[in-house]
Amino acid sequence: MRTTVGILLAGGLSRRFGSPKAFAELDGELFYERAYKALDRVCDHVVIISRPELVACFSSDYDVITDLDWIAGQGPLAGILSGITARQADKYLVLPCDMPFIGPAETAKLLALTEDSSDISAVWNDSEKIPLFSVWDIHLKEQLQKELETGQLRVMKFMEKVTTQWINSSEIHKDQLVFRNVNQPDD
Ligand SMILES: Nc1nc2c(ncn2[C@@H]2O[C@H](COP(=O)(O)OP(=O)(O)OP(=O)(O)O)[C@@H](O)[C@H]2O)c(=O)[nH]1
Repeated sequence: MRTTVGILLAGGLSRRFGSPKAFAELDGELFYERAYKALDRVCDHVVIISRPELVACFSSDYDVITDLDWIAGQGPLAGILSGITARQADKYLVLPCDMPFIGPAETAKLLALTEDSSDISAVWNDSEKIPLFSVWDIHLKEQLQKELETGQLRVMKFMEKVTTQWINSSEIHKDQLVFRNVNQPDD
């Protein structure tokens, strides 16, 4: 049986948003709670990767860790490696805390469409690629570590070096707004 751990990315600075996005609210729920639910329904376990100063702000019901020391705060790729290193699984379903319209139906569909042979399975729509709503294989761990050791921190660049399966967003949800990324308070 394939085991899947959910990696909830919540370690960004949220400079454009102005306050930590994980604790922004939509329909009476915090962004991180929404993302957690979306992952929890389809994963064997979910780990939240955040910043040391925010850890105490999350409910103690959740498994919350921080980035590995040597890459702390160095971006989403650092958060993903930290999650893969901390918790054992075959596949990792990554979701950033700032995609609050993604729910369990979307995470389930992404997992169902994921090909076992792909290093990464991610979503694109007609206007852009959405690299952080994606599934990562455990075999990437060493390559990802080497990449970060060289100081290469760009997610897209890493995806171009490995076997990435691109899934059209319409196969997951017809409404492209579901894949919206909240960066500014107006979003
Ligand atoms: N664990 C971890 N997560 C990160 C890190 N940087 C960004 N993230 C997360 O990755 C996702 C995308 O982050 P961005 O929107 O690019 O960056 P941000 O810091 O949240 O926002 P800005 O400061 O406005 O760029 C969000 O869920 C962030 O919380 C990091 O260094 N570590």
